Amino acid sequence: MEQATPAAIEVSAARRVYGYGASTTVALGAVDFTVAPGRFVSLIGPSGCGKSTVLRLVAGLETPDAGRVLVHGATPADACAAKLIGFVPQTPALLPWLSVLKNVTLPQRINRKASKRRAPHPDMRELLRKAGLGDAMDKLPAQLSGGMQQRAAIVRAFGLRPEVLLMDEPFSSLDEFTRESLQDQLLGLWNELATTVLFVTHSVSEAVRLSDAVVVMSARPGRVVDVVEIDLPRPRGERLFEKREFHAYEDLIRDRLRGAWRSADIAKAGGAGR
Ligand SMILES: Nc1ncnc2c1ncn2[C@@H]1O[C@H](COP(=O)(O)OP(=O)(O)OP(=O)(O)O)[C@@H](O)[C@H]1O
Repeated sequence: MEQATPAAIEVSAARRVYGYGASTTVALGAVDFTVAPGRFVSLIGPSGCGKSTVLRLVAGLETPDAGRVLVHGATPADACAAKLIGFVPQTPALLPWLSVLKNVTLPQRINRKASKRRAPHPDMRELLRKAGLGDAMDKLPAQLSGGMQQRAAIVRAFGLRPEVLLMDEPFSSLDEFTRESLQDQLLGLWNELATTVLFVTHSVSEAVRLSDAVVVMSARPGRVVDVVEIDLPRPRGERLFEKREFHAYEDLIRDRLRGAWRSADIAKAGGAGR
C-alpha cells in the first residue's frame, strides 16, 4: 500500500498489553499497516486477535504501549478533536427519545463550529432518503427494525464528513439480505463522500465485496500476516458473487486465516501464546 500523499491511517509497530502480572494479556504484538486516503480497508482475523483494539487505537480511545498510530499525520486524539474521525459501533446506539432525523443531525448541531472549518456537511434528509429511510425520519428508533437503526447509525456517522470512518462489525447482527443491502448503501455513501474506511468484520465474503484491501491478522497476540489487495471492478453489485475472481479472493483470504491459526497454535505449543 505505497502512496505519495500522507497515509490516512498509519499504524506502526503498535503494541497493546492489558492487565498486570499473571493476568497480562498481549492483545497486539506489533501491528503495522497503512491506509491511503479514500480507500476501503477491512481488518479480518480470528476472534480475540485484537481487531477492535486496533480500531480503539485509531479512534484515540486507547493509546498503544509501544509503536505509534497517526491519522492524517496527527495523533488520534488531535484527529478526533478536529472531527476527522467517525465511529460506527456494532450496535447502533441511537438516542431513544429523539426521532431518526434528530439523531442523525445531532453531531452536526453539537459540532457546528468544527464542521464549519471543513467541507459543508451533507444534507442529512437526502442521505436518509438514499439509505431508504425517507419514511422513517420522524419515527423514534424503537419503531424501526434493527437493520433500519443500523442504517441510521451509518448515516449519522457520515454527517460530519469525517475523513476517516471506523466501523466495528456494524452488520454482524443482521440477516444476510439486510446485510447485503446495507453493504450497498455503505458503498454508495463511501463513494459519494470519498471517505477512508477501516472496517472490522468476521465475514470473508463481506471483506472481499467491500474492500480495496483486506488486512489479515493472526490469533492473539495480533499481528498482520498479510495484506490482500482486492483487484475487482466497482461498483460491486450482486453479479460479483457469480465471478470466479471473487471466490478466488475468498479462498486466498481463508487460506491466510488458516495459516494464521496454525502459527498461533505452534506459538502456544512453544509457550509463547501470551
Ligand atoms: N479492556 C481489556 N482488558 C483486558 N483484556 C482485554 C481488554 N480489551 C480487550 N482485551 C483482550 O484483548 C484481546 C483482543 O480483544 P479485541 O476485542 O480487540 O479482539 P477482537 O479481534 O476484536 O475480538 P472479536 O473478533 O471476538 O470481537 C482479547 O484477548 C481480549 O480478551
